[in-house]
Amino acid sequence: MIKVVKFGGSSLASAHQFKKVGDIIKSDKSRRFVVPSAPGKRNPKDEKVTDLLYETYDLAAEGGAYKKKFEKIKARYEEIIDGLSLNMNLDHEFAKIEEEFLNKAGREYAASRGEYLNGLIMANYLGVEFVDPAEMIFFFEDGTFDAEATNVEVAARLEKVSRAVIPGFYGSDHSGKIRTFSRGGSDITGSIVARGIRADLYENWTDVSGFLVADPRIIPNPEPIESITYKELRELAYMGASVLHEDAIFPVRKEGIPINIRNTNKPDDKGTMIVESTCKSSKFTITGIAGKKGFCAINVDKAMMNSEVGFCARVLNVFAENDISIEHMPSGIDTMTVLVHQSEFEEHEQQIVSGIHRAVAPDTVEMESGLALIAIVGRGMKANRGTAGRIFSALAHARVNVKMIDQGSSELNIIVGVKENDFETTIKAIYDMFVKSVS
Ligand SMILES: Nc1ncnc2c1ncn2[C@@H]1O[C@H](COP(=O)(O)OP(=O)(O)O)[C@@H](O)[C@H]1O
Ligand SMILES: N[C@@H](CC(=O)OP(=O)(O)O)C(=O)O
Repeated sequence: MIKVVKFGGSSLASAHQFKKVGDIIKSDKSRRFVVPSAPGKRNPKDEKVTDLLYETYDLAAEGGAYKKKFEKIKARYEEIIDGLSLNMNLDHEFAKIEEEFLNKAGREYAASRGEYLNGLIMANYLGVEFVDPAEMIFFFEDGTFDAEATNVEVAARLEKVSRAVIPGFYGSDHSGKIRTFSRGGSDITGSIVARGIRADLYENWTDVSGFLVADPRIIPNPEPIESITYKELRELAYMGASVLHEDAIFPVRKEGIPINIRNTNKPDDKGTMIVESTCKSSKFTITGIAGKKGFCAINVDKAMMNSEVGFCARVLNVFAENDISIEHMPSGIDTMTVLVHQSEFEEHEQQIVSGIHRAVAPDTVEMESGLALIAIVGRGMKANRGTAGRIFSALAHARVNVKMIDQGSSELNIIVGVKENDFETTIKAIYDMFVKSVS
């Protein structure tokens, strides 16, 4: 049995947390490959080391006063080293990092040092080999991940290694430059290592006892999810359930390796199993709810648009030409709506409106900003009739005005669009209807 264990920033925020992690690793010999994140928040008001690194680098690269922030980062690591009574010193590493910052080595290099330094400490603490992911996790020059070259290299590099610490979040491109995944990307590193060594299990340790039906910051003490499929998880993670990066399932899915989400602060809790498929039905009709704010709807109206061949394609092409990705596209006979991320869209809005006019000569183009999208996800929805009706009824009861509803043909998820100030009320109403009222 071989397990890959990834510990998130919340599990490694202090020496106290490191000790818990050490105990977890030592309590099971099969936990052979350890993927640490950078130190996270010690309390809700604290700063993540990754954020401090980005800020410090930006200051240093602009010629600003960066030293104070740099010292803050150093102090975070010194606190951990001293608290664990380790015989090690990172002065040399920090001198090199400072030099690289001043040489403008790049924001990705800067951010990666959080995991790199934590990896050095973890390897020293556990007395195992440190393997730098820059040697085996590869990116293309455009920053996208090179999955196949990585898999070959990870398998070869780790083949004869019995135990190792491999920092999360980064790798290098083929010219040797350090590159990172998007935020939360240490989850992806854990999955890559699990695939490469063909692990039996990928344990992802965080500060909650698994995936919960809804975000605990919105619903107090939500029900835990015992098992969830890769597909359900991807929908929820993409829509804001931040407990696991939405791309973390791809590497393990290739080998059918399950992921177990566990709580470093409650190591005896079983957590959530994320699997390819399961014959276990979920406890409720829905498996989970997640949502995001910050969307904008662009409504394009034209009488008889349904009889114009290629109408939608021409509208979508305008978004593509402006490099804007589309989230959803509900439509009617004379109207189509395109939902986009407001932050990406804002800068291009006028080019897009004029582009749509040129492309399809619409009667009107209108916009509505400040929207939230909420995904209700569950493999059980297929077998239960009337789920959409129950959602409508719950929201009508809570006096929420539904702006749009979109059900994928897989019947795995239903997306509801509401005004941002109805976001929390919507999640609570759906949770109460499908979970609270039946548990
Ligand atoms: N559905 C959910 N289930 C569990 N946690 C969730 C959910 N949605 C959001 N979260 C949040 O995700 C956090 C864990 O993710 P993250 O902060 O990235 O942890 P880590 O630092 O361990 O990587 C939890 O503390 C919780 O606030
Ligand atoms: N440290 C990086 C990568 C990461 O995955 O962190 P965490 O495991 O704390 O979410 C970040 O903050 O984005």
